Amino acid sequence: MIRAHDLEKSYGENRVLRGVSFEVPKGESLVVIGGSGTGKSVLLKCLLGLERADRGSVEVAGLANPKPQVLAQHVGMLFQGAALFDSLPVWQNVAFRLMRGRNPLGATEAQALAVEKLARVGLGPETAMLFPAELSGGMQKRVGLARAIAGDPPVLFFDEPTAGLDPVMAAVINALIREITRDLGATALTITHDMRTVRDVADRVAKLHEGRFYWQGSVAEAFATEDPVMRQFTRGLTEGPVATLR
Ligand SMILES: Nc1ncnc2c1ncn2[C@@H]1O[C@H](COP(=O)(O)OP(=O)(O)OP(=O)(O)O)[C@@H](O)[C@H]1O
Repeated sequence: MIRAHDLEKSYGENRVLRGVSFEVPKGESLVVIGGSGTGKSVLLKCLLGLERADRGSVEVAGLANPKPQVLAQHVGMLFQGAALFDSLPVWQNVAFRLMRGRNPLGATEAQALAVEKLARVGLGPETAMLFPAELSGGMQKRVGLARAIAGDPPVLFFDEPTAGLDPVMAAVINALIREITRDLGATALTITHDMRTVRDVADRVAKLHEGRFYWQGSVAEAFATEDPVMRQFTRGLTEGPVATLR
């Protein structure tokens, strides 16, 4: 489960989060949408303990306001740029966390596990020995996904999973995210401004607007609602309640 209660976060005069409260029940996938600069990344950082909220509380995977190092043992995270270590071969990237900590896996076991997880995201065993620089952007995303699921975590976070991918690869990654999240029975939170990701991976949708969850509902409702802020966003309109610079 992922829960936030009354989260507030400001930078100087900039009140980014102004009381964000929500709950993602176990096994559900929530996609948080919002325009550039609305605070999606700040929200994610507060949930991951990478930023300290000024007010409010979070609970992730049964842990209240966890420290990032502790949380990392319980959640999987797919970063926007995949964030792989260039100096490590793919298999070590995938098994990175499992080779450290209290009960670290040995190299042989870790490599076997990495190969299994790579297969799950559609990459053959030959990929395991390659270095990140030898991979396309789409393959790097797949490796990032394999790393996120390496420890079979009960909670998964996805940060702009389709950023920088062509539409076909974006659809492939979205489909993998959906399948894998379901297979694991994981609770998932994704931040994006890609409406395709909303369609492909969400059970529920929340719109971050003016520092709060302005709107929440099902995918079907998100695309059908007559709410002017939602309509403007889901249809990508320049005209609407949210001012745009041109
Ligand atoms: N460390 C920081 N110091 C000061 N201001 C910050 C910091 N981090 C974020 N902000 C501000 O918080 C606001 C929200 O930023 P955030 O990166 O969360 O937006 P976003 O919704 O993720 O946008 P995008 O979709 O463009 O990535 C912005 O006004 C940004 O300038």
